[in-house]
Amino acid sequence: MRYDIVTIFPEYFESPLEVGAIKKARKRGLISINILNLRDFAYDKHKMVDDRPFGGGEGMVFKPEPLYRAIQKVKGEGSPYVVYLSPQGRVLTQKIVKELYEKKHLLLICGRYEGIDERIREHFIDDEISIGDYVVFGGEVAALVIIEAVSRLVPGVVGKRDSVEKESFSQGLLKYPQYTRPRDFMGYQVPEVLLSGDHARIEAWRRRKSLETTLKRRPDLLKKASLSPEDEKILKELGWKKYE
Ligand SMILES: O=C(NCc1ccc(CNCc2ncc[nH]2)cc1)c1csc2nc[nH]c(=O)c12
Repeated sequence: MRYDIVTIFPEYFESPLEVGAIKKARKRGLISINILNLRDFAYDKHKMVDDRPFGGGEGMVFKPEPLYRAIQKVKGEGSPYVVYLSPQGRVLTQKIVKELYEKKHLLLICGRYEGIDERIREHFIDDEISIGDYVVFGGEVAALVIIEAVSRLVPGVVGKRDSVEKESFSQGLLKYPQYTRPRDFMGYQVPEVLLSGDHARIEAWRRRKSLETTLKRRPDLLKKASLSPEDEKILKELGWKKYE
């Protein structure tokens, strides 16, 4: 997987891409990440990357030429899928993460201020993605979300392969609760089943807990989840109204 990131704050990416699984994956050549400083593509004396909006209004807009030059540079080195991170984009889901993974090479354009010149958005952007219905300062944090979520699908990046497939979000349910030592914490015990060594019972308990947690906190996920007849039986017992 290859990522190119266009930003006016390259320093933003220094530490998050230098820790943990992403750092290891980069070292092992499983993923490559290049940061392009938009200012390097502003050839005028003042290296202007943004300017005031035509028609008035507050805030600044990214000028088209520097963005165009940055995009062209990356296109000269490969065939990137150009993604503009913006509040107006389609909201990221695991399904979209998988689509992005299939592209193998992403060029992530991080906006700031009021966004980018429409002529770039219209003619040089392949996709526009938001990370949710709330407002942050710029596209950089969204680029990190995409890099982490997509990189988890690259074989070898996440330890045990099956753990990614089995991941509850991939099956559309929330994860079951987790416990670790000590067995007794301030008088709060670990559920006995988890100490039983009976893997079938543990598996069943975990599935029930996933269903319970999902029903309680994210019933919306149940409509899209792949549920077995046994799952539906448990959900009905828990008071799930399937067609409500
Ligand atoms: O660049 C991003 N945000 C910076 C930002 C914040 C506010 C505004 C101006 N407000 C829009 C408006 N102007 C007028 C009416 N409405 C534009 C851009 C961003 C990238 S992906 C993402 N995903 C979720 N949320 C986000 O903010 C983002």
